[in-house]
Amino acid sequence: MINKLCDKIKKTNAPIVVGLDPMLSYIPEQVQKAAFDAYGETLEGAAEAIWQYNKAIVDAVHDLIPAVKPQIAMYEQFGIEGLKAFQKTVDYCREKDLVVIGDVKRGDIGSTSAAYAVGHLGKVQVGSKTYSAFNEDFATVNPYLGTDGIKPFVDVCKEEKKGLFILVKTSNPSSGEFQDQLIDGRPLYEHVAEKVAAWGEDHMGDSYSYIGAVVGATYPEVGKILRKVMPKSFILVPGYGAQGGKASDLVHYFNEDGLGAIVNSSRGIIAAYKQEKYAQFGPENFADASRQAVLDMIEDINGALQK
Ligand SMILES: O=C(O)c1cc(=O)[nH]c(=O)n1[C@@H]1O[C@H](COP(=O)(O)O)[C@@H](O)[C@H]1O
Repeated sequence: MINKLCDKIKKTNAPIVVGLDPMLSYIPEQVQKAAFDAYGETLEGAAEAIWQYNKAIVDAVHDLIPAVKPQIAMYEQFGIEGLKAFQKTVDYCREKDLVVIGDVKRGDIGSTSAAYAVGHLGKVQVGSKTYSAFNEDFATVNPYLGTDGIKPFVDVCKEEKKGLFILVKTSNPSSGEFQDQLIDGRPLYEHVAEKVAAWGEDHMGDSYSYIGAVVGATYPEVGKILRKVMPKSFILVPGYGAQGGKASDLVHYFNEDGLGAIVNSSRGIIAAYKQEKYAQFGPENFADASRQAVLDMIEDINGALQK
């Protein structure tokens, strides 16, 4: 999958990922109304609205991008119906040949991590049969429980040729509370980054490891340092756009081969029609607004990389 991700980035010339984080408040009235007319103002109605919204956006942007990142919390808040919409979204994006990064941020003790890994990336055994339940290509993982929480994910990834993005330095304002604490004179995120590089060494693709890292766009100085600590790890970079990360800040997250990082934008793309810049599209053409926002994001990032 890491090779597919690299190939797709080269083909699309777009080192970006569209975050499918569908809040009901982003979904245009007409999409909500159609879903509520069919299923009522119920969890099922909400899930239908999410699914129709995602499908329209994916249809509008899939040829421009290598990957999507559905964030499971946005679906899980609607219970089982929401999770069904998550599954439908994952399946649809895979049909469209997009790489799917399941933003599930899991991490637990060994046996529990193994179950999460099987459910999201692997195959679960039922009697004599096996099933891929959610079947994403990558998952985001929290490394705070240490090697025995991560190893079951790495084992499943090796079997399935799938990958991880492990939280190293997150984009949120208080990420430094723990992640920046100095241990032996170096911030905790550097220690975690060294582990990510080591975990990745025995699961390599052609040029990059299947074991990547998450480093927020909002801490560009940290990104510059961590790029060197994990030269073979792909970096998933959230925080561009809505959280304030700028393209010019992201140049050092990339390697000299032009690869090594993939920049996420969620609200900035899926709710583009709500921005003044894209107001001319109107809520009825929300998916066209998303397409234009993707084109603008690609131009912005590639422009910064070429400078
Ligand atoms: O793992 C992530 O994707 C993630 C890590 C991080 O440090 N910061 C962060 O914002 N994210 C996710 O990236 C997305 C950011 O969304 P926008 O701010 O709307 O672009 C959300 O799905 C977050 O959960």
